[in-house]
Amino acid sequence: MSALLEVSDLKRYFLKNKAVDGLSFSVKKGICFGLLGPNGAGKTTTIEMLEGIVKPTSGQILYQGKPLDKHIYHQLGIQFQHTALQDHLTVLETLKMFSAFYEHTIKIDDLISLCHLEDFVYQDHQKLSGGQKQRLLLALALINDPQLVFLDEPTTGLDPHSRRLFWDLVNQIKSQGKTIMLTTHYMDEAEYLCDEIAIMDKGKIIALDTPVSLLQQHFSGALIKLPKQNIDQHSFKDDILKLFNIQYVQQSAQIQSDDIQLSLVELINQKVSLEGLQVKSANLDDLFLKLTGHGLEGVKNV
Ligand SMILES: Nc1ncnc2c1ncn2[C@@H]1O[C@H](COP(=O)(O)OP(=O)(O)OP(=O)(O)O)[C@@H](O)[C@H]1O
Repeated sequence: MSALLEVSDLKRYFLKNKAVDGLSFSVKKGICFGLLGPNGAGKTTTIEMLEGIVKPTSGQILYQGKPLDKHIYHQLGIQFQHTALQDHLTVLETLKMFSAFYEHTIKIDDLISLCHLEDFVYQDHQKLSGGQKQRLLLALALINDPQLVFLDEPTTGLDPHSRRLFWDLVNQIKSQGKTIMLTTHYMDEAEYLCDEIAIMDKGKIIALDTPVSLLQQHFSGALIKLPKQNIDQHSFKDDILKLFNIQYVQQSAQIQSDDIQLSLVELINQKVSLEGLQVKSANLDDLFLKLTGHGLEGVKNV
């Protein structure tokens, strides 16, 4: 598969703030590539450089082997986190207005059906629910039949049902051969949608691969989770922490184990309470914590 987008040593500094600090990656045609990380990691600045909205401090971006120019921007589709739409227009009128901006467009009826807008096509766009609004914004991003579609945190604030609907829609668009560049701080979203991911933290990429490969590289076996207090209340807490190489994550104590049965027997032998015990496979949240030493949620609220 050929690379649609190639990025080398891309930087964007805002005075002393190294918002994006030397990113290199390529995005193959037809995949969903995810840029993940907590608030402030540099995701939006990165995609705004790829979209031509923000000028890089340095570095190179090639689209189909050529530097970005005005001609190429017409081939991109962008779903912004917030788009100011003209007031008092229905969904249909909004689609028609955006359609007039481009020479080559998808038929409006096809867009309505693809993005499931039928039920509210004559409704004022300001009266749409969060999920409906996101589907309209996606339709607007697809109006020029782009090869590469940027989705910047498209499901932030949506309820679980609307998120699922949106995910199905993204997969449908991908099955049409379009390439998708997604930013998110939801690791479950990335695991569900992305073929490849780059995890960003403080302006740098700290991991880059398929989700499955990344999890295989960093975890074997499974994670045993116990309430933190089970360890804190143990008379030999420090010995137990060292013996099992325990990592605290918010209110839980986590042990990575290649042999669950053996680890559980050892915990019982050491008289650690197993009340509230959970055994699970590692996911991208666990990976992020392992790589950075801090959880996504914790960072998000700083
Ligand atoms: N126009 C700007 N001027 C100054 N600093 C900026 C500007 N845009 C972004 N930054 C800073 O760059 C850093 C990265 O911000 P960015 O919005 O790219 O992160 P993000 O990962 O997209 O976060 P979020 O998930 O909140 O959108 C932050 O420290 C932010 O304050």
